[in-house]
Amino acid sequence: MSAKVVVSKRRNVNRQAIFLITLWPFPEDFFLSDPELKSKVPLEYLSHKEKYEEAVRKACLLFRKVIQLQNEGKGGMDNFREVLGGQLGSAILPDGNPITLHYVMFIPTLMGQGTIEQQAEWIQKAWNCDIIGTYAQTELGHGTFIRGLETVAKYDPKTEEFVLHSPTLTAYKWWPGGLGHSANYAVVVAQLYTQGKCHGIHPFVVQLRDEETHEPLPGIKIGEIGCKLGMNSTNNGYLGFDNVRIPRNYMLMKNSQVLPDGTYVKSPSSKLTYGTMIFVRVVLVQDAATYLKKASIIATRYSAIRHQSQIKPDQPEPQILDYVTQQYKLFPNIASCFAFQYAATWLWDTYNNITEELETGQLDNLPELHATACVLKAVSTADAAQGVEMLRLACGGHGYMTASNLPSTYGLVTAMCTYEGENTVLLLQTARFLVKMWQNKTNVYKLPTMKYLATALNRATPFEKSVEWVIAALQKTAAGKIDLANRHLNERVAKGQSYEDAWNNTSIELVSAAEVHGRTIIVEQFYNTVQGYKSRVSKELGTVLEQLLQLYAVNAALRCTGDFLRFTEVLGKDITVLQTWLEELLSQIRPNAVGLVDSFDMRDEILSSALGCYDGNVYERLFNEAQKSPLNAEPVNKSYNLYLKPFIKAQL
Ligand SMILES: CCCCCCC/C=C/C(=O)SCCNC(=O)CCNC(=O)[C@H](O)C(C)(C)COP(=O)(O)OP(=O)(O)OC[C@H]1O[C@@H](n2cnc3c(N)ncnc32)[C@H](O)[C@@H]1OP(=O)(O)O
Ligand SMILES: Cc1cc2nc3c(=O)[nH]c(=O)nc-3n(C[C@H](O)[C@H](O)[C@H](O)COP(=O)(O)OP(=O)(O)OC[C@H]3O[C@@H](n4cnc5c(N)ncnc54)[C@H](O)[C@@H]3O)c2cc1C
Repeated sequence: MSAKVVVSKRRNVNRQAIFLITLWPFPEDFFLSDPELKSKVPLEYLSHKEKYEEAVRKACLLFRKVIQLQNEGKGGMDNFREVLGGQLGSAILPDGNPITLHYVMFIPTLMGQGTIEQQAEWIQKAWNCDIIGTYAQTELGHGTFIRGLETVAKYDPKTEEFVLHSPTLTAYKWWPGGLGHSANYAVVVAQLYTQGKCHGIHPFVVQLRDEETHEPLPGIKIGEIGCKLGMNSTNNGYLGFDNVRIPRNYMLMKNSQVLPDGTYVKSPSSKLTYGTMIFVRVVLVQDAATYLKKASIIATRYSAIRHQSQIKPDQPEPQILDYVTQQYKLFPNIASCFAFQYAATWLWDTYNNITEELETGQLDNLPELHATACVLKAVSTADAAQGVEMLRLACGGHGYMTASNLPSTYGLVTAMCTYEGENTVLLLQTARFLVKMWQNKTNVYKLPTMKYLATALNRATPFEKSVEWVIAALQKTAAGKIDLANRHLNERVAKGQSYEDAWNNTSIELVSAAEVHGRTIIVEQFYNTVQGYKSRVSKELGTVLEQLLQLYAVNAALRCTGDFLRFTEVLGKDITVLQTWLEELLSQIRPNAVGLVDSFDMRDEILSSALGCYDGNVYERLFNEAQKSPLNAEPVNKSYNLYLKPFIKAQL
């Protein structure tokens, strides 16, 4: 990954706003210049079935090109990351990629849960796309509570096979991407039974369709789940088993095993089964940043083009970018793009370091990684979804146009709040670990993301207008909220509630405490990154990065004013200082706003937006897009003579 310097020479930027961002040396042109990767007809005018068929066509061409690059020695995983991610991937397949799960979950699960022998058996086939897989865990009746999954895999020692069965309709797998008509294999998560005992959920490789004809195999009931809010070409499917037999070695046995005679060999930790979910949650923080960048570029450029109303009666209509309320909608989201990008980079490095430890059997850091992946996925996706919607609203009616690409971007980003662990559920997972650390602080100083819990509660944090104060105040607030929630837990238990009931009755506080903890991590990573850059970039860039950091921090503080007043020494007058600080920052960032979003370096073909185009010709593009509506192919639609005319005549 080589750093590239992107120079944006827009007029209203301090001459050169040089934003040092690390760009993958990724050959975008190789994909974007391929006419076969462009749709002849805008997707919004295709049927549900046509959308899927067009997506499969493009997805196959896309991955064929990636494999070609790989065979030519021009990049590897980075290229897959680009075509699967929220930038190029969602530009070429805005309604979702029906093969994503093959790369994002099927192959990673084979690698993470398969023995060396199983990896040798399956991974080359998967990389060659001799087989196409998905990850089938969620069922019609269960998504969150995976210990409650109903699909069963019963071991038959006589034939050394597992028999997979869906005992109820709610046991049908429901949601897996690509499952409907694309994948011919799946990792299926099922309750393992052997020698009459249930050993909980385990991953199994199951062939779903004939590798030649693609016909569903005997005992496999499979199809697509239907239209959704968005991602309608992801081919999310359903899957039911009617006593389907698979060989014993189709159980992925890296962590636990079933021997030929049916003996069950326990995993060193049941948590290792959950590994794939951590990986995707880590990846999703980057995608949250990417989707928010896309919407920020569109809305900020449009706000520089759109003139509306008057600030002063005797002056021409200003750019809407000059309204402070518009700046308040745009600029904190731009700052969040940087915050989530830096958090994603740090989390990715942390994940890779701890995954290497797991390979050596060292599990110590897994709980903190799980808790951190949960909270950063939850906070970044929720903020990104809220931010994209805010940016759409900031564009008025034209933000509601499909041609703006904001509705589609919202459909993609909001789904992230649900999949890979619904956000509330994940925040509660983080709260579970925070409370555990709070109740036994002896080792908390060993945890990079939580060591502040050891001292924050009793540390004086007199107000000052600085990012350092915001971080200290967030830490003190998080510690205060965890402490209070823990006390309420204990009070409820003391009054006779079970711990589980006490936990449920305290869960609103617990979710809130986890969220503040997450924001603490994000601000701190942003701060550390900017400190690291300052000595390496121009004075102008350092100033702009500092402004963005301050804006992100003060906005995070203003979201917490109630809790700051409860848990820190801050006073009402200090909140007024924060508000004024925010307004000063909006004004300071205004001259660089367009340069900042230009630094995200997303081409028009990636933005796919009539509002976000680099040349600013918004109105011509909107009008040209309207001509693509099939309704405009003829001046009078047939419904006039069929329905409207008779209706009108009947009223006369
Ligand atoms: C380009 C990107 C495209 C992405 C496309 C993605 C498409 C979407 C795919 C999917 O959605 S796949 C399905 C995702 N489903 C989920 O994430 C399910 C969410 N639910 C869970 O993870 C678990 O049910 C739970 C909520 C964590 C509860 O787990 P459990 O029932 O086991 O109970 P607990 O007692 O809470 O946990 C037990 C123990 O295990 C630890 N733990 C839980 N999860 C993990 C994990 N992933 N990794 C490590 N450890 C984990 C938990 O902390 C507990 O530990 P202790 O406190 O007992 O020590
Ligand atoms: C676009 C998309 C793609 C997906 N792709 C896949 C895939 O490829 N493979 C796959 O296996 N799954 C996939 N999923 C399924 C996804 O993982 C589940 O939707 C998710 O785990 C939530 O489970 P659920 O939908 O059953 O909601 P439930 O678990 O029923 O939860 C519903 C609501 O109940 C509340 N709730 C549930 N449990 C708790 C709790 N413990 N505490 C507090 N509140 C709670 C929350 O408000 C939650 O939103 C996908 C989902 C979507 C939307």
